[in-house]
Amino acid sequence: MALTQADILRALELVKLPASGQSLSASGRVNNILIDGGKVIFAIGIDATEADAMEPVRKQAESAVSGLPGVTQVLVGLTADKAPASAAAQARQQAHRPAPGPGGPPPKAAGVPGVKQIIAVASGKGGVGKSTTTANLAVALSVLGLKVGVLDADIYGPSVPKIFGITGKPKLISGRTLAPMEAYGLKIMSIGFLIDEETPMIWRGPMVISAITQMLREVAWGELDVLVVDMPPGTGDAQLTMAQQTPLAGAVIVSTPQDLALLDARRGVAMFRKVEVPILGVVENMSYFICPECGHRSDIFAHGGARHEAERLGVPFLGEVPLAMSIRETSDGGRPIVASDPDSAHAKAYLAIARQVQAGLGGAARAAPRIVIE
Ligand SMILES: Nc1ncnc2c1ncn2[C@@H]1O[C@H](COP(=O)(O)OP(=O)(O)OP(=O)(O)O)[C@@H](O)[C@H]1O
Repeated sequence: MALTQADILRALELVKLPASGQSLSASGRVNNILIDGGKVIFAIGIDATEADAMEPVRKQAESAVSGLPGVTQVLVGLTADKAPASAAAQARQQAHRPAPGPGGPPPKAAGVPGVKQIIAVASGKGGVGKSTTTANLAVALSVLGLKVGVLDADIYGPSVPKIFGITGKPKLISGRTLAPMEAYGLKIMSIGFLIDEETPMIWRGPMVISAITQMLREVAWGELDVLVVDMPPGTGDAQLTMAQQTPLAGAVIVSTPQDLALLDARRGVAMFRKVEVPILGVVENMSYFICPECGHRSDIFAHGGARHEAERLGVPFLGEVPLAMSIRETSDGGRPIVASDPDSAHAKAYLAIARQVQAGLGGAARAAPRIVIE
């Protein structure tokens, strides 16, 4: 017989909340139960300060539902519905975020232990070079001396493993904890490792909430100065939820110079503002064309549009990257240009962008001082 939501809630009666002893089903915290054949996905609503205390509850909920006949896979995410209660936590957030808009501050996600700052690289639409920018920005931040991780959360086309030339799957270290993959000194994890290629697109939106929680909390990231998240393109519900569920210190918006892309970039800025994530700036990708034969430069898309748009929106302009064969070839060939040709003009463009991002993040993303013994 097909599984129903009532079956799931019955199984969750056995899971008790640590503070009150109340059953999870009776607590009203179980949300968004999705059942797809034998796959079950749902979220447990928590206060952002409860993330650690509720982790055992999440695990118990997963094993309780796994035990039901017909269940083949269970994904349970903790989602923070309320801002942290402590005055200190609130004061910390106020110091780093713009003033809340009407209706009070939106919910905040809990931080990831060991990871100092998480930044999103986003675009209002697909195909503008967001993943290429993510990869090169991440390598550039590491060249600047930071410990960097990359989390590929692009549910619609996870391309980070390909850009870094990664094959294989991450290894399970213990329990549910995965070891991140590594390339060019970066720790790397992709949603492509967690979601089957056959998973229908319509399921990816809801699944992403659990998957992002899993990738943030069940990957042994170790100590990182910055974790760069390659977001799914667009500004729909999945993107908004992800921006809200990830404890982001800031967002970088990638756009091409065409008017339509800029309109989408504007929507991207608006989306992050809505969830009170500071905009670190806008990158203009495929800004102008460099002929690989003669080196001649052509402004085929009326270059400069993103700079004007950034000024109009009152956000920093981080820099421009040309449409160049060498960027495409290195990116598609698993060797991002900042790593494979660090002295090239294009690598320097990414390094300049990375310096601005680092400056925008402030003190927490500073590299550890280099000790020189003379
Ligand atoms: N500056 C550039 N010059 C030349 N080619 C580029 C540049 N930036 C990206 N590309 C190429 O454009 C294609 C799309 O880039 P990428 O995958 O980074 O975009 P994306 O915005 O992440 O796409 P999607 O939304 O589909 O995930 C790739 O083949 C990539 O190599």
